[in-house]
Amino acid sequence: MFVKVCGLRTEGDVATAVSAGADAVGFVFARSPRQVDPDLARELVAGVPSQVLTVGVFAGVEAAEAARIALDTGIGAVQLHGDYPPEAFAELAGLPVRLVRATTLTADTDVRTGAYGEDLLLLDSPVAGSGERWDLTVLDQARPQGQWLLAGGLNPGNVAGAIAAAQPWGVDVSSGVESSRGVKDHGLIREFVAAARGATVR
Ligand SMILES: O=C(O)c1ccccc1N[C@@H]1O[C@H](COP(=O)(O)O)[C@@H](O)[C@H]1O
Repeated sequence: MFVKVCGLRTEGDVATAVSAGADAVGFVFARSPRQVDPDLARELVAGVPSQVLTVGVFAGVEAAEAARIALDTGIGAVQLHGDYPPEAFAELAGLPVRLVRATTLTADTDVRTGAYGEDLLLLDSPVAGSGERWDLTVLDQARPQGQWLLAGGLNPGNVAGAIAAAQPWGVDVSSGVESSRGVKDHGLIREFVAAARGATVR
């Protein structure tokens, strides 16, 4: 089970997620209480071991701007969050960054990972980063294929059940490991990673 912990803003957040065993850590460049600027992101990314994927989260900016920030900060993956068309991903093809297509699951969603040229598909709740869960039974109609992450309202107490229900390749969390909006709780980060790792995968 691949585990991403998102919305990190301090060296302590990063050190905790890495020592807990996270596979990926996320830095939010989109407008959010978790937003980091490129200078802070560059410092935080420098402290992440190479085996842990660093992900920049973008929404509402041109793909080219996201790519510029990723290259400037040393981030390893660009997560385009929202209704980015295939052309946005095509624009970033060939850059030394992995691509994450983050979207809400609707009847029109192409649930094949790689359909837009991305490396990872991320299925999230309609309001990104809100901590709201979404109806996982929708997955009965549209079963994602390939490497995909489940996000949206996960926390240490519900992640094992969500994994059992949705059978994702990985999980992603932000709100569920916070003591208040935008402030990470290090104990919850550790609990989340342990719970996700201990979950049953078919
Ligand atoms: O975290 C944010 O503030 C955010 C803002 C804009 C786009 C995406 C954002 N976060 C993503 O939301 C999920 C986590 O959701 P939750 O808080 O656990 O419900 C994750 O994919 C983040 O990258």
